[in-house]
Amino acid sequence: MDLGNPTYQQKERGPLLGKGILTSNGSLWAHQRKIIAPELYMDKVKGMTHLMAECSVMVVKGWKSKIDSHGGAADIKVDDCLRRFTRDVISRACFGSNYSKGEEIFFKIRALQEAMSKKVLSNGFPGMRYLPTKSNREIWRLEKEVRALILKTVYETKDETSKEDLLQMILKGAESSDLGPDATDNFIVDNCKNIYFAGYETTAITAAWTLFLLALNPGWQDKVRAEVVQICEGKIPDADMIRRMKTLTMVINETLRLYPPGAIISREALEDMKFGKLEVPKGVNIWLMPVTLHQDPEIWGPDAHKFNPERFANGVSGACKFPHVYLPFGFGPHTCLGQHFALAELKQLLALALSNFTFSPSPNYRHCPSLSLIIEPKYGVNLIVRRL
Ligand code: HEM
Repeated sequence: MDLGNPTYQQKERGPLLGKGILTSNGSLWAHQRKIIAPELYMDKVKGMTHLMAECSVMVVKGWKSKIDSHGGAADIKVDDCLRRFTRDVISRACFGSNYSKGEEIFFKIRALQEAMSKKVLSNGFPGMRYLPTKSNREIWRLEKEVRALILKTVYETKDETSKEDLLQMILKGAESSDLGPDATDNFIVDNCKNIYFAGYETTAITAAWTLFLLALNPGWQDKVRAEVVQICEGKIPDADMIRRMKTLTMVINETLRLYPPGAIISREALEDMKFGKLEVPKGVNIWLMPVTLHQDPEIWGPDAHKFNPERFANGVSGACKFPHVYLPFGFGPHTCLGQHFALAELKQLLALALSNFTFSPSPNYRHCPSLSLIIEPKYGVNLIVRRL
């Protein structure tokens, strides 16, 4: 099969993300998207609600025991727990019952990311990455271990027909496209890393900002809680209950407007082009910054900087003058493949959290949204959490 140029095999693969869906272009990207997209459609996500619920229950249990051991109210760095939660969800979704191996893999990917970010800071000389320096050797070792672990886990369970986890589905898609053994393995390894990067921190940080904004706006916190309690009637939310949580959806939309985790959306000009009055030569990257578009008073009105979920009462199209500039999940053919997954996960967790606890601001919180790969709270999100 022709994968275009560059092909999966020819193009050099970076250690962190390789040439997975997030980092590829043209026909190689289109091929990967075709295989991965159906696995994250709404009907597939509905089937994952139970695993999201199991992970949410674990967060609630953890917070309850912390609160009880602190005499009724605990100052909790919620983003740490939420990172554990989304890592757990994505491990279960990708690896099914082998999720504990998935967690091990993701710890190593995290270590690889840290090793690489140290290196980026320490030098940027061309060719340095090929020299056997201490940090390069660590990166190479981790890369090898991650690859071996992913492939071992995926192939070990390949013949168990009952397995329907995300990576098994991706493996089947890759195998049926005649990529050849090496390219199939690269496809699996790179996309496993890509899905982890795309889906883990973005969702955890969104959940943390949502709880933070609800802590600052107790009126909205009460409103969402009332909705959740009324819909769930004390049960763990299922896919249908989640779908009916309109106020919670408005709150999440507003959080993603004020704090979109994706700091930059970039597109490369594949040929010389004109963009309005701007000449854009082939090969140039254009960057869009959603956070500036999301807070422009010209587009959102004079309260553009304020938390006001009411603006989303009639959906995104009713919320502003130009709905297409609301870009928390990007736009066009590259739009986020995991948005249904992320929203289901967020609603599941937030619904359970709000029906068990109240959240208020902590004196230990320092407000410092900072720009790394995503926009994240530099000093974390501390909140005072009490049992209801
Ligand atoms: C609140 C959580 C999330 C946010 C805010 C978010 C945001 C984004 C953004 C801004 C993009 C770039 C879109 C573009 O270039 O137009 C993207 C791409 C992507 N996201 Fe997400 N994402 C989230 C969660 C997830 C999850 C949970 C997954 C997987 C389970 C995921 C998988 C992907 C993939 C595979 C792409 C690449 C799509 C492509 O290039 O074709 N995301 N996401």
